[in-house]
Amino acid sequence: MTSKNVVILYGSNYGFTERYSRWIAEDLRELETQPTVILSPIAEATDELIESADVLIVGASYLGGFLTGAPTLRKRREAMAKVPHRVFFTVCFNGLAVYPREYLDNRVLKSYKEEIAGGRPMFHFRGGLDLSQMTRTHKTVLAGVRTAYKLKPHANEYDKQMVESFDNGGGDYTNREDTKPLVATVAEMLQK
Ligand SMILES: Cc1cc2nc3c(=O)[nH]c(=O)nc-3n(C[C@H](O)[C@H](O)[C@H](O)COP(=O)(O)O)c2cc1C
Repeated sequence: MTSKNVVILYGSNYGFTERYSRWIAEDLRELETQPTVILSPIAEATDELIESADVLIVGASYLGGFLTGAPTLRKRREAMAKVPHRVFFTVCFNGLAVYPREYLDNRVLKSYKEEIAGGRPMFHFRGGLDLSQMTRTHKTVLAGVRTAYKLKPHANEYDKQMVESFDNGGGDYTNREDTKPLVATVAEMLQK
């Protein structure tokens, strides 16, 4: 049996989504079907690379309503449409701990359009903050968010985690275990 190709494209500013992509790649390479797994930042993806995939996985971090790299990847819709299996994931500070699944699913649908993402499996993971790497603009935005959360009369656990992470130079809520359902979904696709 010839091995199938999985292409993982990621949009990541500070490495959290890239880390999830690497974890997923490692687990997929361990599967009995032994797929060839290629990782690439969205910015470096070509139509040829996308079209070579039996399964395309697109991961992107969520920053204030937008998915990292989505405008770039949207231009490759025709190539994406040729891939039989497509899977999407997002990474953000709050993840499903705070956002309803439907909300994050909709961010994906809006970003890549219904024809590409509609009815496709979607997963949502928690990331973190790393202030040592962060651009001045991003820090300024988050400083505003931090102040707003700090002033909230009933801050929840996740609001507090955000404030703490900001004040401590960072915080990491990534969890490799959370990728297992995605890996299982792709494993099934590779059997077909
Ligand atoms: C400017 C900015 C805005 C953000 N907005 C949100 C947000 O609205 N909701 C959220 O849960 N996380 C938000 N985050 C947190 C990121 O989603 C989180 O840092 C993520 O792990 C980044 O992943 P990446 O390094 O792969 O880009 C924001 C981060 C930055 C820097």
